[in-house]
Amino acid sequence: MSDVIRLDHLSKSYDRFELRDISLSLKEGFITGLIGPNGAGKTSLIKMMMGMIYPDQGNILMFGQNNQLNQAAVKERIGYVSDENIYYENLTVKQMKKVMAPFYTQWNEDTYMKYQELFKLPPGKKIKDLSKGMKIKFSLAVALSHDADLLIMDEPTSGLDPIFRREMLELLSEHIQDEKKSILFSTHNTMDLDRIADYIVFINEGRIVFNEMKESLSEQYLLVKGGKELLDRDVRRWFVGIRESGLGFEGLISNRTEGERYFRDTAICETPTLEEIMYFTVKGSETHV
Ligand SMILES: Nc1ncnc2c1ncn2[C@@H]1O[C@H](COP(=O)(O)OP(=O)(O)OP(=O)(O)O)[C@@H](O)[C@H]1O
Repeated sequence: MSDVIRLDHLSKSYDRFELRDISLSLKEGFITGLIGPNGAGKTSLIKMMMGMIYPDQGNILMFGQNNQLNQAAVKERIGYVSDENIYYENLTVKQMKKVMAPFYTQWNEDTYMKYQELFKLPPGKKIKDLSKGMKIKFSLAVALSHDADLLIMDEPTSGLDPIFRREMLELLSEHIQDEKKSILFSTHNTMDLDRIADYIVFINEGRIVFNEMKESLSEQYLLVKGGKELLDRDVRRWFVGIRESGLGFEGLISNRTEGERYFRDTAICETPTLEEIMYFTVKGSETHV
């Protein structure tokens, strides 16, 4: 199985932020969710993959090709969905589609028309007059109409109502059925990932915390709830993050087997949700600085 995306030791510095030594590879045929708190670096990373910003160091291979040297060929195979405006505001939906279609050799007008109808896109409306959700739908219709091998989406579900959000997730699941298509999408909504993601990449403060199969996270992490008397200095060190309240505590351990062995008889041991893994990891990194 080949890598659709391969990042090797990427770094990028801004005044007050740094993406540090990011190495990552995504296999063909899967849905990967990119999660992390506000300002973690998700959009910066996505823009680097898209060739919209340049890394200070490191290599980016998309479909095995350097994304700068082979920009046109690479972009043709990617469907990009973002809530940033990448279209001409004063054109109508129909005009904008006409501008975009010739860029793609695999453009399929019938497919586009199918999505235009399904998403109830108003062809005569100007881009600037579309709601946030409509813009996302338009981006998605375009992305799905040129037979893209990889969909890269930056928070695609954030402006969508719950009904369409669910429909969109189903559509994405269908899209990768042929096992040749892949999807990477960033989101703050971990429920979206619980529904459809195969892999989760978690990024915090510009670093990758993990890139794991969703299923294996529940084998790896343990949520422990118990009385504070269980926490001495050594025991605290095992926790990725702890929240204390009154007499009790709740904390995340990254070695499930060890955690269960120690806390089995004295505390409640549960499988954490993705949201809990995120919460305690971020909380832990704040208290360890
Ligand atoms: N052009 C820039 N110049 C300076 N700082 C920047 C620039 N672009 C991004 N940053 C900073 O880099 C950090 C990461 O931003 P980024 O948008 O990649 O995060 P994010 O994980 O997508 O956040 P969110 O979930 O809030 O969208 C932020 O602190 C942001 O202010």
